[in-house]
Amino acid sequence: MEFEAIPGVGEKTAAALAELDGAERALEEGDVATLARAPGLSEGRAAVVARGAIRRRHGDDGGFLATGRAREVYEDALDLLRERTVTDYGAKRVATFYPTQSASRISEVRAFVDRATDRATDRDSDPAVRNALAGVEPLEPPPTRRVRDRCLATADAERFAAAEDAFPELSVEVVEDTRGLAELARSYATVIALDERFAGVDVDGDVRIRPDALEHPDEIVPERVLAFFARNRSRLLAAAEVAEAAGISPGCDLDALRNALDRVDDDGTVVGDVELGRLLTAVGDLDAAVSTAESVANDRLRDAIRERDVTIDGTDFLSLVEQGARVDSLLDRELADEYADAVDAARGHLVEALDLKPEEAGFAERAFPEDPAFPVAHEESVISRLRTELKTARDRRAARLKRELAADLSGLRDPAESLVRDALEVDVELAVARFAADFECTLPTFVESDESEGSESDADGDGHGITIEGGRSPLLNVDFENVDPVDYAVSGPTLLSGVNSGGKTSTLDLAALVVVLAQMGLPVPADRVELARFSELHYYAKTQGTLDAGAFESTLRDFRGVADGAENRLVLVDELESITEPGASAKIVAGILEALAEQAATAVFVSHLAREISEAADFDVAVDGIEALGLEDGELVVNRSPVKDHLARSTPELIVEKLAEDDGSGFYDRLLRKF
Ligand SMILES: Nc1ncnc2c1ncn2[C@@H]1O[C@H](COP(=O)(O)OP(=O)(O)OP(=O)(O)O)[C@@H](O)[C@H]1O
Repeated sequence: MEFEAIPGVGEKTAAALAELDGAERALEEGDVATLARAPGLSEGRAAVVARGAIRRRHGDDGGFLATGRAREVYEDALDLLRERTVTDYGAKRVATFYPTQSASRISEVRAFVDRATDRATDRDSDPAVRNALAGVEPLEPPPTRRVRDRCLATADAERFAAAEDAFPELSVEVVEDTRGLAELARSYATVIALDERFAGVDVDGDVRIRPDALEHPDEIVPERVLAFFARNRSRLLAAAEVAEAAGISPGCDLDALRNALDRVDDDGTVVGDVELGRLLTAVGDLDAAVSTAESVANDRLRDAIRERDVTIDGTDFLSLVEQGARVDSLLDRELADEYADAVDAARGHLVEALDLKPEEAGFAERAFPEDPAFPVAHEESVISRLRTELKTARDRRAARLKRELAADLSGLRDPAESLVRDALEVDVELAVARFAADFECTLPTFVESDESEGSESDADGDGHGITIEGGRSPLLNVDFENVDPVDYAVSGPTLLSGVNSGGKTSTLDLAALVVVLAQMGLPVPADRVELARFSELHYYAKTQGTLDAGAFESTLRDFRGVADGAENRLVLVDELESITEPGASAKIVAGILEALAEQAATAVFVSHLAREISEAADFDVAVDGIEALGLEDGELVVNRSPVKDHLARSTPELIVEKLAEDDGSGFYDRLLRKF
């Protein structure tokens, strides 16, 4: 794959992706966690790259979020989703949803949302799924550990390089001939020859000819697959639990997976085999068992001697003294039975303590010979042979078990990867479903001239605009249950007037959030939304106070782009008049609105100068208004839904009106008439 063809991927990132196993799959699936494993790629960059790959697939040139404030609203939308994920992966993965004009991308995400909401219908299982999800993380490759009892051998330089790459765990040796192979066989327990030409050579030791070694890495280094499962055990068990709790079909036999995982411990050793356990213990306990066996024999013999009166005739005694004859002969003659008992006890102890098999018991026999001696001592050469025998049996058994278990696990590797990926996907699905449920969302309808999926044809051909019914923003500074539903429909350039704190900015925020979510393909927090598929969102927040000349100039430059750009833009602007003095502002806003009207853009300009602006404009600007229904105990009572074609009274007007009602002097009536 040509990584550099992905928008946002330069030479360095492309090189990092080339080093990553499974980069293409990860790009295809938006698997941010895997992408973030590419050297030097942060998680944030990984999400950007994944988005780039999606954009490329959908022929989307990006740039929907045209301003800083629009990007902030997108980040807020992502936060609402991130807060609802359980896994780190889920939190990163949601960043692959982004707003776009691409109908195919929007449909793709809407299909995902349909799946997500269908699956989440049975929300009773939700807590169990969430608990299990807490233990799921993307699978990790285990650290490479050297395996020293095995080596690869080849006479071919190219094969040598390929083997070094494929088997970082093993030494790869160059051998010229059979003699070289024989030498290696003396240094390694197993030699794996990669060249066909060695087939049939007669060499002592465990030499295997495997020209196919590179295609069967798990057979050559079973430790690798065991280490993989050992490293990822808890993640796999958690993913299996998610699959069961969420009722998704796992693609592999979960009991077989659990059984296989039970057979390997955390450092990749095979456990649960009785015979291997016996051999491991026997090797470990051998010295201690020999020493105890000696004590057992000597204690017995000592007791026997202590209890016996030994009569020794004069000749014997003389012989003992004069010739230095050993006491063994006396033992033999006087305590033969006791000696035999003591030695038997020693042998018995050894067999029992080490749980020796009948075929190994001969060593115990020979370790404590018949010849009487005191103290009884073991035959070191026999014990040493026993040690070698037990170690060889242990290593052979361990190697066989490793191979067998690795063969079982090898087949489970791909299903295990999918099991975890599916579990992580459940996290994203549930986050989206929970977001939709928490904010009582619905999927919006796109109105456009061409009929496509999820869209309705626009009857009057006037495709731009947005209609929100019962919209409730989750981003307000009030609890969601206290948010008043807002109805607002707008198309073409419009001024939004209204009392202070009436909810004008919140209406722009709601419109921006609804459009961003809708064009991400996600459900929106409203009873019903109909909108055009906008090409770009330009959202300008209120500037704090009058700008100096330089800043004013650069803001006007920004609006040059807003007033003349892609078709079917949505432009939201909050109190642009605050950039300069009111008279000049009204003229500037009027001019911008005229340009937008010529391009059939949808625009909402919040302004306290709606009257002045519409007077300055050369066309009939629509003016909507957020109305105060009155003052109640000094507090404004507001209808949060803007009234169409209505210039709302300002807060000062309302206060003057109230004073005029309370005061009969006529002064306030005079002021009121000025409005
Ligand atoms: N739909 C709503 N439901 C409940 N409370 C709301 C709603 N809309 C706005 N509010 C409350 O009103 C406050 C003021 O809203 P907002 O800042 O949008 O008003 P504004 O008209 O833009 O004010 P200003 O003229 O001062 O800029 C918000 O901080 C919020 O607490």
